[in-house]
Amino acid sequence: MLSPVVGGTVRTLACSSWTSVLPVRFRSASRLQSPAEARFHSASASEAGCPRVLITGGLGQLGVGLASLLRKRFGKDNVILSDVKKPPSHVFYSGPFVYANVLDAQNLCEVVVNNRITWMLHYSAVLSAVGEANVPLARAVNITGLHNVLDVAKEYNLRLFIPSTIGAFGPTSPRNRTPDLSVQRPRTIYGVSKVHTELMGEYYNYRYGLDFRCLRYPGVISANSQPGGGTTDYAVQIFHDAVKSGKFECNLRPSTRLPMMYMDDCLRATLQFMEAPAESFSMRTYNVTAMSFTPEELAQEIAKHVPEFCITYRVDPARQAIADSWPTSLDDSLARRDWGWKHNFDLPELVTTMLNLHGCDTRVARAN
Ligand SMILES: NC(=O)c1ccc[n+]([C@@H]2O[C@H](COP(=O)([O-])OP(=O)(O)OC[C@H]3O[C@@H](n4cnc5c(N)ncnc54)[C@H](O)[C@@H]3O)[C@@H](O)[C@H]2O)c1
Ligand SMILES: C[C@@H](O)[C@H](N)C(=O)O
Repeated sequence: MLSPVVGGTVRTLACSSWTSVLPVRFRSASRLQSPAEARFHSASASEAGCPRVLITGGLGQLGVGLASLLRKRFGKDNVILSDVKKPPSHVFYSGPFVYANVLDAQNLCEVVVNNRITWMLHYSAVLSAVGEANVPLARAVNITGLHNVLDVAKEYNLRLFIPSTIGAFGPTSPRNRTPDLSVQRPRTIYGVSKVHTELMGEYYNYRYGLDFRCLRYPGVISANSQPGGGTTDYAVQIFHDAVKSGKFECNLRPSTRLPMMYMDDCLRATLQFMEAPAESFSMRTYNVTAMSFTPEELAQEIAKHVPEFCITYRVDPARQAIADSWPTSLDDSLARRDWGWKHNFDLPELVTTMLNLHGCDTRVARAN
């Protein structure tokens, strides 16, 4: 799914034009802070009371669910959803929504100032499969957009969360229980842009005290929202098709093992991490995960509920090559140790929940 973002009418800020769109006080060269000053700056950044939250790219697979969780926690009016797409009615009427294009720094500044934003959760991105099909778009949104977001967050002293991904690892990373710190040489523009995100965010934290926080998500599985063009999309689509037609054609090989997580766990991890005291962190970018499975194993679990379910395979070489370069499982023990991360959904709970949410009156559900 492509977004209408890099057409001729949308401004893409080159580095040289960045300062010209900012208020004059932005333009002075920033003084180098010592790490001690940076830590002080970071501590003073957390304001007392409820945060005022901006979610960029909020109409994708994850943003609407995230807004809903954060609104329950902080109040409807304190969480502003944004995107470059037009929101559907149920989203528009569920809470504040604004247009925000991460390629337009001036627009981002206005949204942050006008809404007194204190936390930004930056979800705009072009995912792995779409990124390989349109490298200039992915480079613009994932790298130029990131630079704008970082500078606005630094200027307005925001707490900044940006998700990274298993795609930030590559074929030379350890593939089994990949640790937080290991070789990262991804072979997709998506992965390259996410390694850049991790490093730039950590650098801004060290250099300027920006309260940057980052989780490497695995493939995320949701019932109420469609994925945006990634390699793990099959694990969402399979549930729709199993319930609708009882069959599914998978674009990855049956034995392709990837780390995955149910949406509720993913969003809960994000909120928990955002609220955790920075003092509990031993780093700023953590792996988080819940389970790992192959299409074959997922299909077997679905068949326990939908006995007539039939999976066939027509491999998409582009997606398969990406999947083959990613970890089969993640080691997230440091997230569990440092700030108490714990997942709730393993494969059986995921499948029961997804099928029930799709309105499937499954055998297991009936038995219970
Ligand atoms: N969904 C997953 O399985 C998964 C896994 C790991 C990491 N992540 C990360 O989580 C974040 C959200 O993922 P998602 O699945 O919701 O993505 P998505 O592709 O579904 O949504 C991305 C959103 O970004 C918006 N966007 C594109 N260009 C924009 C621009 N110039 N300005 C503002 N918005 C723009 C799109 O309109 C879209 O609504 C991304 O950073 C992604 O890398 C997602
Ligand atoms: C894994 C994640 O980053 C995304 N779902 C993708 O496949 O591109």
